[in-house]
Amino acid sequence: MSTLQAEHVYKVFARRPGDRAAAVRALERGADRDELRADGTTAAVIDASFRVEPGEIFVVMGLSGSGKSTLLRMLNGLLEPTAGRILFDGEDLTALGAREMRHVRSTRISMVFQHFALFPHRDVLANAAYGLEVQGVPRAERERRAAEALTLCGLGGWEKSWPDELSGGMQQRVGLARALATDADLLLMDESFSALDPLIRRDMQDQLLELQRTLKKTIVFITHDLNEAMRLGDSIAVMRDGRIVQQGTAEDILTRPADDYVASFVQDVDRSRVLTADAVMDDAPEDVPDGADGCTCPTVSADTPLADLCAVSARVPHAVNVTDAEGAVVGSVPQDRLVAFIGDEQRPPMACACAEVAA
Ligand SMILES: Nc1ncnc2c1ncn2[C@@H]1O[C@H](COP(=O)(O)OP(=O)(O)OP(=O)(O)O)[C@@H](O)[C@H]1O
Repeated sequence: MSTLQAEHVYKVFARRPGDRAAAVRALERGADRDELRADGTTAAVIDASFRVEPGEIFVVMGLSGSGKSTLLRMLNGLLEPTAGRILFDGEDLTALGAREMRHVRSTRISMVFQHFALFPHRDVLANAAYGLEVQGVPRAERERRAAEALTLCGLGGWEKSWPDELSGGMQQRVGLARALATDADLLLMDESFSALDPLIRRDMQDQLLELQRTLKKTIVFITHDLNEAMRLGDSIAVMRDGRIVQQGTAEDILTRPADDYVASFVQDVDRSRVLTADAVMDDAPEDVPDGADGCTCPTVSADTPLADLCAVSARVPHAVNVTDAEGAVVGSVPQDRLVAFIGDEQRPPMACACAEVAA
């Protein structure tokens, strides 16, 4: 169970070291990427700060060139920040020497890449055991742990197959098994599902969420796909031109975009699939019938997506109750609130003469 923290991290690419330090000072004063580019300097990551708690999936989302890969390469020590610190369980990774960093990388950090990176001439078991082999774990033990990881990833029985006998989705499961076999606490996933067909990709996302419920790794997941970010991320950082422009839950980003850029990004997201009852419910009001009144209407849980909540709401003649695991009512969702939320909750209610006619 590990915590990862970035504190005011910058990465500047420039020919001369003096130019990098000067660029950081200019960025601290508010300069942007374009101003520096004129001098042949690239500010790939600008003032990134965040904290990833144990068991959390932290998604870094942004378009091509926004700085995601550079940030990830600093998290695993392949690139040194120009300024700022990266702390892993309180230890400053940026202060480690090359040998110590290699040790941390091979024992405590696992990477899952976009293009599976499997060895074609090793069978599935040997591929899954590769990280342990690098660590020098004896053969019998690494094969046992690799087989366990393959089973976790739904590949029990495929140990003796060759990578080219597997579909893309299965190959990526081997990549995931290889990362899990090492028992590393921190999993860095770089566009790991981007090369997969949409349905397989969704399967892999489900599998990752399922595994995470029990394994509780600390995961940083890079993607350019907003829907993937929303499905996977406990917390999402949206990057633009090297900066994190917003950081929050899927709900924060959908309902309170930090600026016009984020707002335009999220406008096509299917809110009914991303937002859950938790986002719209009122605290349990007293006038909604519940079990104590003999009400047998269906209820939902706080994590029910709004799309499913709509289906329930259509069948219930009053607000839908939201219950916890013990069945206690923790809130309720009136139908008009639900409809407004799925549409656009920012719009004010309409004034219409028919209300006066009815009165
Ligand atoms: N070694 C390097 N030298 C100079 N500039 C670099 C280097 N690596 C990255 N950059 C620049 O830094 C910026 C951020 O690149 P980065 O690859 O981190 O973005 P990204 O969001 O991961 O994009 P993609 O999704 O296309 O990989 C880009 O302008 C890129 O050209």
